[in-house]
Amino acid sequence: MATADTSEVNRKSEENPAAGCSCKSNNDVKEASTQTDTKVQGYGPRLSKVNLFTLLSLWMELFPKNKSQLTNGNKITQVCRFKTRITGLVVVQDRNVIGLHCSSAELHVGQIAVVKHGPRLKGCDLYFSRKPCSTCLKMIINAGVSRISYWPGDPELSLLLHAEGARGSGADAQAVPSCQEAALDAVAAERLKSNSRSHICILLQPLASCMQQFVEETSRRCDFLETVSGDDPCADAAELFGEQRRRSLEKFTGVFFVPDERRHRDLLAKMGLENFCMEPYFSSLRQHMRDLIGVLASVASSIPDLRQGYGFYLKDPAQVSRGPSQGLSQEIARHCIIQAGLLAYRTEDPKVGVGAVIWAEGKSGHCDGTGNMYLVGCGYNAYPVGSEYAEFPQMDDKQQDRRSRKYRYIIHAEQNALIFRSAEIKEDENTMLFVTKCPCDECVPLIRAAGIKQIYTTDLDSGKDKHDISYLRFDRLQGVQKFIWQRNSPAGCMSDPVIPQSLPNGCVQNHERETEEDLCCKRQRL
Ligand SMILES: O=c1ccn([C@H]2C[C@H](O)[C@@H](COP(=O)(O)OP(=O)(O)OP(=O)(O)O)O2)c(=O)[nH]1
Repeated sequence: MATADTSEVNRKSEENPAAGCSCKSNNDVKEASTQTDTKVQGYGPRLSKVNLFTLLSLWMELFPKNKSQLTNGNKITQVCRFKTRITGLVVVQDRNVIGLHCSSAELHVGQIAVVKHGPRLKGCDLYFSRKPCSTCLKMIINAGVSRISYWPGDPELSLLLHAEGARGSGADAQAVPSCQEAALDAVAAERLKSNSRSHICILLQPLASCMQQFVEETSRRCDFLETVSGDDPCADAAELFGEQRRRSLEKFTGVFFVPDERRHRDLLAKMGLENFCMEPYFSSLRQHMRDLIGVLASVASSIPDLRQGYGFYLKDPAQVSRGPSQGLSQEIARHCIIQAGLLAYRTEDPKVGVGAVIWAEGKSGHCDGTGNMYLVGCGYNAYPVGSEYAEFPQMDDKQQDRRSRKYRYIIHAEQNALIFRSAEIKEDENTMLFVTKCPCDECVPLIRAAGIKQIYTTDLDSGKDKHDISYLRFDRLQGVQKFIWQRNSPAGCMSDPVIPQSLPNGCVQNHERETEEDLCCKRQRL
């Protein structure tokens, strides 16, 4: 669809979030209308699917990279002949996420999608964290994708960086040809877009005014931060969260936002988004971008980074010898649990959102920016698909009448991740579940039977029995390695944690996924 349609769609979506999705079914209308409703008292607002997928694409752009993928110190790869920004991608089929990817040292993320999904891309919706270059666009259009949405910042083939280089002192010999290439690519991408049957557009939906505050408050009170306060009553979890959020916000704004309005307008015009350059569309677009970046910062801050001395460590260190030889690096484990944290904001539970993501380590196929890891499935706790609002009981265990309680109706996050998984769980691979709440007694046997080898979670609820839902079996679960978010030293020695290279199994290894942050942290400690 042509760009003119895109701005029209976006304008409509500001009036009615359903319009931006070009969705017609009742389900779609129901979903879109809950985007901005706070519903009844006690309910929080939900993220729309469109915003969730957009946020996941941004987050995937930040998937921890190994050293060879961090050239030039600014997360720019040398994919093809020209400087390219790492890009995140979410592949959605029938409204379910079937792929989470990011550019690798060798391939653009659009190319990775073609390699990984091939003909399965037909009819899919793709959410990119940057406008894909023409090399990728021509292939994914030809694959017959239904919709391509991208974040309206600097595109994959960076127009900002090249412009900067060209204006600079000439230190970068590649800058001028790259600048011309980037401009040519933008023109080609536009031509492809206007002749494409795929709908290529910006799918940002305005957040409810209370959404930012809701995400901030619930993130601050999550199980992960409660563990910190539980360990040390003097620890100020709110302050820790505030500090983490400030840092995340600064970092994400630097990566995803274009602070200079003139340059942002210029960039939008080059990407064929002239309609967004006009007021009031330009200001509201920037506000939506800022709001979503704020949500991402809050969710990411709900799991403090390793500097705080916490990470995912084996509950029972004796399990090291009984499971897959190594746990993931702390950075990747944290990244995946934050993916689950984002999914939790699609919950239909009036009180508690839970998100779950299942990843596997494949035996081959290292072309993705996620290394050999591939997505198996993801989910959040919700009532059966297609159920109408308030069709099922919603009360919790404090309600005397047990018939009014929600527990027999809500499908748990892990259950949905298994039900809607897009890949099989293979016996000979390490399949890992990341879930934001301790698995309950209903889920524990499912997880084990499904062949999950490792669980990354919090055990704050472990041992609780609320009658309609209990958490007694998790502790007894055998045959699955349990990596619990906890202080890295059992002795509580936070002043000297073995942070940057520590693996969740408690081993210390010189693993290759050491990043800038790790190195910086290490330097600070020397
Ligand atoms: O493994 C699990 C466990 C629970 N849930 C979801 C199901 C339900 O939607 C919610 C129940 O959470 P909780 O046990 O906290 O019950 P509550 O009654 O909502 O909260 P409270 O702790 O105040 O009793 O969490 C999952 O998705 N996966």
